[in-house]
Amino acid sequence: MLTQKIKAAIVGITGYAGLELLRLLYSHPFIEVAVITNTQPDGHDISEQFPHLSGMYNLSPEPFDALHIMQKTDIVFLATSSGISKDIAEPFILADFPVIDLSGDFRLTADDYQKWYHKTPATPSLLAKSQYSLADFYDDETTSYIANPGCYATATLLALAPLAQHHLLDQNNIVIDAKSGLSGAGKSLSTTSHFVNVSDNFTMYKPNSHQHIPEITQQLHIWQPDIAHIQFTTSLLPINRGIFVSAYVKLKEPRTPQQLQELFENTYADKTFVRVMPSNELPNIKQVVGTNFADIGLTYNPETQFLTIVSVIDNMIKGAAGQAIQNANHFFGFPESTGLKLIAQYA
Ligand SMILES: NC(=O)C1=CN([C@@H]2O[C@H](COP(=O)(O)OP(=O)(O)OC[C@H]3O[C@@H](n4cnc5c(N)ncnc54)[C@H](OP(=O)(O)O)[C@@H]3O)[C@@H](O)[C@H]2O)C=CC1
Ligand SMILES: CC(=O)N[C@@H](CCC(=O)OP(=O)(O)O)C(=O)O
Repeated sequence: MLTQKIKAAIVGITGYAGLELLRLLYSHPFIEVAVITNTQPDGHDISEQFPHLSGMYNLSPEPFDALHIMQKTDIVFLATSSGISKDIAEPFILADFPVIDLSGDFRLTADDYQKWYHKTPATPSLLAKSQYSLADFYDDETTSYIANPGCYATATLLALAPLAQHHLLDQNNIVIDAKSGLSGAGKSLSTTSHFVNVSDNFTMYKPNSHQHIPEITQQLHIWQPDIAHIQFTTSLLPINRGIFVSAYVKLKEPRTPQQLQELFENTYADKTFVRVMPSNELPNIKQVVGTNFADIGLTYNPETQFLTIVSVIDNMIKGAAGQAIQNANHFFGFPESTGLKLIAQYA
């Protein structure tokens, strides 16, 4: 039994993911938040800027200082915009200090990062120290730097894992139609994320150019080496939270709907946070919002021979802060559901 809690730092506390980490870690029995940082600390308690935190914490954002974080805490969550952690991670990596990076900076090869994020990548020696970790398939890590998966990538990979791991996907027929609530875009306002453009509307964006395409392809390729491409689009749902992924795939070898259902059920039988729906039932977003669950359902069309897989998650929890805590739980050897036993609000 731990006599003292693990101390955590959150960098990027003023963003949606940082605030979600702070909210979830409040209930974690073994991890407590000791340091929070933002770019413009004013010395005031965090609750002055975010009144929903009144009376919950006694913390003020500090300027980012890697040495201070390493002296005061045991793990750091980097909840920073893309393009930041690649520049601030070095001291942690050199000291082998535990990091869970929620951004996309350490998920890809240098070439892919440059191509899809249009930014200068971290140096190869730093990239080599990071480990991409889809938490439900956590492998005993050999590194302290964990690249937490992206939100769309999480929902998509969990939808395809049972098939790819058994080399069953027809590599030329993997079509993903993914939709996200607006909190996935972070707090910065843009024309496309303006209320008037999102409310009562539905828009596809970044067709064939979304930065999660290489992340998904890279992991699918590890599971099923002949996969090199996916067809992937993203759209904005006029809701705050939630991702709904529809995957349309063909199989290399015929399988009955019952065999497919069993394959999914067997793959996820011991995975706390992935729930497979009963045969021919498909999940909806509301059943997972506010939780760390990914709910998955499938339906097969014998005429077109397309299998449709629906996967839903809360982008802020399973797609970001919740999965980050799940990864931290694995890292420290806590039961993976510690601090994450959440039930959807539903109504
Ligand atoms: N929102 C989501 O659903 C998901 C987000 N993610 C990833 O998590 C990360 C955070 O996302 P999200 O919270 O939505 O983003 P936000 O835009 O809401 O917040 C970004 C945070 O990064 C901080 N930041 C920006 N520039 C710097 C800098 N130069 N140095 C230090 N901190 C900086 C901001 O601080 P300040 O306020 O002081 O500017 C802010 O706290 C991103 O990389 C995102 O891609 C991943 C999966 C899902
Ligand atoms: C709705 C919305 O805009 N979502 C964001 C998700 C961004 C994200 O999570 O970024 P990284 O994983 O690349 O860090 C997007 O589509 O770009």
